[in-house]
Amino acid sequence: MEVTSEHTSWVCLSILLASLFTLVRFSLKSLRPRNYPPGPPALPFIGNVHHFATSKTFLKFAEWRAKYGKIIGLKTGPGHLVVLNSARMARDLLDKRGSIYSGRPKDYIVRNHIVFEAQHIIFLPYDSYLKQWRTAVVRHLLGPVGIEQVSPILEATAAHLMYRLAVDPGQFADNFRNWALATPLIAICGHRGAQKEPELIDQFYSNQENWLNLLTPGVAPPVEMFPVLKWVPAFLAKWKRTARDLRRNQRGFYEMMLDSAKEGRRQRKVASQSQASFRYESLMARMLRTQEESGKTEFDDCQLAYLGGGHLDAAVDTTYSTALTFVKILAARPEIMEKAQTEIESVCGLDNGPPKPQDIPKLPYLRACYSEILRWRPPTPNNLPHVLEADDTVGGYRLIKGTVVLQNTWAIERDPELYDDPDAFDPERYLENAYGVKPGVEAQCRAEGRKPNYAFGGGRRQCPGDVFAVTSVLVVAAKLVWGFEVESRGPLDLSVESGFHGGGS
Ligand code: HEM
Repeated sequence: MEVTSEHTSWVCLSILLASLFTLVRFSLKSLRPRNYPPGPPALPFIGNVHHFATSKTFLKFAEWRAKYGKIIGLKTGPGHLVVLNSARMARDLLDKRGSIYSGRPKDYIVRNHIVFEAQHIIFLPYDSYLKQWRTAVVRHLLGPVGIEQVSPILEATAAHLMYRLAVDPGQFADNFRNWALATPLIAICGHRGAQKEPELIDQFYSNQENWLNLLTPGVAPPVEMFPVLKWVPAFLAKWKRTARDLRRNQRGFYEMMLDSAKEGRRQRKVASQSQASFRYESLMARMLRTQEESGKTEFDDCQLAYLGGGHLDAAVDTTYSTALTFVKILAARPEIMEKAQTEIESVCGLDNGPPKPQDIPKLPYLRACYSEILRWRPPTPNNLPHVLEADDTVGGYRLIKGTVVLQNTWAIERDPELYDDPDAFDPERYLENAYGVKPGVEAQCRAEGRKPNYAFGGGRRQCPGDVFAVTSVLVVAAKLVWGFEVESRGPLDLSVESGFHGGGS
């Protein structure tokens, strides 16, 4: 067949029209739809993405609350993003309509470059597998029985941290980092390396950093918005090489956890009856034993490895951030340190040895400090994203299936109608009432079903590790206050912009 210049022109014209059509369609999709919650104007193609060019988006979202209200609608290119800036909105959508607000974004980089076919718990859709693992983990580790069994481990790692702080107080941040990893690592798989193997600690935290950079909007490559980036070859796209290395390292770490659990299981089998009941049985070892005993494989090796690894990922940075804020506050506010010391001395005495996990319920002031830390500096101020799985209507606004929903914990915990001087760190507010709110609004909060704290998210994806977290952080705080004077050598940066580990920093 002869190719004439007329043919060539038609082909070129068709390509041009198709490209134009795609561009116009993409550009229209990036604009705000009708009946969408109020929000800042969106630009063609990118929507509101230019507003995310900061790692602390929650501050921007909180600022917009005054202008746009309790629910804000944003565009991420063609995607929809809705921010809930009030507790009532969070309760009405995430809690009450949990059956449709509990999905997770299908992140392209996670699915196609990091996790592949494996099931990382944080990114799982809301389905029967999610319910299955949540039930198993609550039964074996994060429910009341598991917490009681893991208590000696929480105490032992806290005691080890105190020893490290006594030996090397200058390295307090590193010592806290190691503790934040060691505690859940032993609880989840029985591996004790995080107390003595620096390479293991570095490997874990470097995985976390790469993971965060590939996921945080504004920092991650915008492949969802510009799908053409998916086809850029790896040698030109650094993110692809980072993702490949992360996948290998992360998988290796999770498999190491599984091997450790299997080894723990093997050692328990060969130990005598009395030795076996004395040894701590980790979450993964317990799950392996239950499967062996029942003869039913509920989770295969890959699922088990990612289940353990996913829990570790969820536990470490959040706990570290909380503990670090605790130390900073004790150093910055000697009167708080003094009050906590007086309370501990009156409850535990000075001659009975350091406080233990069972003393925690008797320390209301220290527990009030913990609640205030989570309110004042929530480790994940935007929560983790939930995805709406069916079209919905909220207060006359239309939200379509696939909308990503963020709970702005930062704004919720700073609601000026509820909190006196919301930016001040004031643990006493939690001694007044369980919500930490002004005296006049407590009854209203109770009637509305407000939660004492929003730092653990909401609905059916709410953090299952809250009791583990409170116990492990408070055992450390109690021992620290009992045994040390926490003082700062120089001025402390407590600002949210640069002095806050968390919130994407
Ligand atoms: C102070 C410490 C902690 C804070 C502030 C925290 C906060 C959170 C938040 C905000 C979420 C997302 C909830 C949502 O999507 O609505 C979450 C999820 C999760 N957290 Fe925590 N967390 C902490 C400690 C822990 C610990 C110690 C563990 C386990 C030992 C843990 C395990 C998990 C898991 C497995 C998820 C995923 C739940 C799901 O996707 O269904 N967390 N956490």
